[in-house]
Amino acid sequence: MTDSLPLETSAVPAAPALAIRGLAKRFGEKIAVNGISLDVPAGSFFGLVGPNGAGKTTLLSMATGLLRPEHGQVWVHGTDVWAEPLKAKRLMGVLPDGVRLFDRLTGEQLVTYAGLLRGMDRATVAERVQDLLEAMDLANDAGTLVVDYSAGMTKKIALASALIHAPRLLVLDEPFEAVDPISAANIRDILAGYVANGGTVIVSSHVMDLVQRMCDHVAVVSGGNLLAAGTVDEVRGGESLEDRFVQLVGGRTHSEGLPWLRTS
Ligand SMILES: Nc1ncnc2c1ncn2[C@@H]1O[C@H](COP(=O)(O)OP(=O)(O)OP(=O)(O)O)[C@@H](O)[C@H]1O
Repeated sequence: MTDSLPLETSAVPAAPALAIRGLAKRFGEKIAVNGISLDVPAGSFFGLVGPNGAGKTTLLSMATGLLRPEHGQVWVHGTDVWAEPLKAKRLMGVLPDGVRLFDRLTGEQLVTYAGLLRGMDRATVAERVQDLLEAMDLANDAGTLVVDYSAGMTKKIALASALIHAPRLLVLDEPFEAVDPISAANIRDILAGYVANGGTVIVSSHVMDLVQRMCDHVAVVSGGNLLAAGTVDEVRGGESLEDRFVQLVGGRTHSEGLPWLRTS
């Protein structure tokens, strides 16, 4: 008989919801993402912030299997996104920035289609579609073509499509852009409930106040580099996230503005 070692399963750390190692991408001469490594803990509400052109969309596109990285690897709950894309994508719901939707479908058809594409049965899809349309305040516009939706309505129907299969990780690029405050509050409630029940959310945003209130973790990127990452309290270090962001990123202009724009 051999001695067996006690299995210390509790000591094995859970895989992060998203593990990024050395992701890099250039567009011509432009380095959009310069070798970023980052862990998004499972069960976190994670904000990704950075100025315009920082590389947020490029990073999230590579992390979710939409854009092939030049270098680096990414795992979703331990599954390599680029080696096992189907398995990884089953775990994720993605709201990409600026990707065309099938906008000749009605809102209801689009979300239904997203559910059926995920292999869900029709009865469950039908039930969840109604729940999602209600939650997004789109029930009255269910029969309208998505091409005729406003920017905010389009954002909401795309978010509903990302949620229908109840993924373990949600990656949302600018989910609140163009969304009215009531819908934004409803969406925040849905996301907070999702995190409270064990899901993980990553949101990119320019709205520091929103990230400070809503997220428990944050990463700051600028010029394709990761400048800071950790809990929101660690990163802001006693200041507001907005002040800390401006310190980290720099770039505030102290000029008198545009002299030619004065009207008096
Ligand atoms: N398809 C592309 N072709 C050429 N350059 C690109 C392309 N996509 C992004 N870039 C460049 O890569 C850099 C990072 O862009 P990205 O869209 O990732 O930034 P972002 O942080 O999401 O910006 P924003 O907050 O303005 O949406 C920018 O300089 C941008 O011009």
